[in-house]
Amino acid sequence: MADGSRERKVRGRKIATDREQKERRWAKKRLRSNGAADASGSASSAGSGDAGDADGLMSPEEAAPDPFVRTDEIEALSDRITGWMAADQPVHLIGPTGAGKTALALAAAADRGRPVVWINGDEAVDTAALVGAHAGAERYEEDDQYVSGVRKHTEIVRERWVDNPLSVAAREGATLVYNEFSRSPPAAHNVLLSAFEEGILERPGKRGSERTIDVHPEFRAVLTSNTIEYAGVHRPQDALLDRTVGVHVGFYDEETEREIVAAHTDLDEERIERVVEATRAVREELDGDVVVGTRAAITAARGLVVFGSDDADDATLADVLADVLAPKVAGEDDLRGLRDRIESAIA
Ligand SMILES: Nc1ncnc2c1ncn2[C@@H]1O[C@H](COP(=O)(O)OP(=O)(O)OP(=O)(O)O)[C@@H](O)[C@H]1O
Repeated sequence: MADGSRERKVRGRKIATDREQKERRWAKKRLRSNGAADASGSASSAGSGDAGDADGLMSPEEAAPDPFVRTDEIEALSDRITGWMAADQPVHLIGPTGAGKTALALAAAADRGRPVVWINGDEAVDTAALVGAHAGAERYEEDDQYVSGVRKHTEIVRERWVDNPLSVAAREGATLVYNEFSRSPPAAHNVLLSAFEEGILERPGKRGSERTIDVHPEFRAVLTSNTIEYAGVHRPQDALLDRTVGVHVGFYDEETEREIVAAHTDLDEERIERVVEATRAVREELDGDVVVGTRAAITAARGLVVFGSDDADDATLADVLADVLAPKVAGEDDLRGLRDRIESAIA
């Protein structure tokens, strides 16, 4: 097994080992959750009624994926995304599972140098999950001294409102990264329409002048969706698609996939070349019956670190790739068929 503390280099840059990367990600998350706790604490003690406003706001450094490989192909895509954001257009990244949409969206968002807010699409996401909701009652006391010797003591109870990611991003001029947005029911996204087009965000649940937010001029959004899900269960409303530009992300070229795998594992160059070549051959052979993303290549490489002999023979490689792709097939017969197709692809 490879030495986890060894220094590796990609395109001349030292990259961290898997363990170092994990530790850095963990530290970033800790920082974020501590920051959110502090922010909500100070907001409520100030009695703003908007406790938890800063929840979910990440600095560009925190949001930037680590590691993030930038080959010419990735730079070109990234430039398109940041270019459209500069033109004040919400961007919709569409592509197959494990192709690199999330990493690209976060990197482009971080490149803007503005705070980033993240939300994951889900069946349970509704308008409140995007804009915010009342979260119980808040009680505080006021003491006023009107004239010398006359005091008035008032106990005030009011509903506590918590802004959710879209409101936070719209108010702070952050970049909203809405991952797998097409997993959420389309009706939840009606609030995005006027936020994108008219610069006004409605917060149903709030009353009076607080019902709407004037969207910060630096607010931007990057939405990602999976090619299959996008065409499937929750087809987003045309009105929303009409307000975005689409950037299709396919699987990267071989050199890019090699560099990505190298950035995530401690495998030597020769076996990285072999695992990427095999993954690409299997991808072609399976032709969409089972989606084989760059994530599969990374996982297979991690498998080879543990199970592989020095030269990564075909049988071990086939075993590893079969395990990596096995969760995507249903029964014994499918699994046998998968294994046969993997073997013939990498032979
Ligand atoms: N440019 C890159 N540099 C380093 N790692 C990358 C890069 N692009 C993708 N990856 C890695 O490849 C894997 C898949 O990428 P990612 O999660 O972004 O794909 P995705 O298309 O969003 O997948 P899904 O549809 O499953 O969410 C992840 O482990 C990610 O860290």
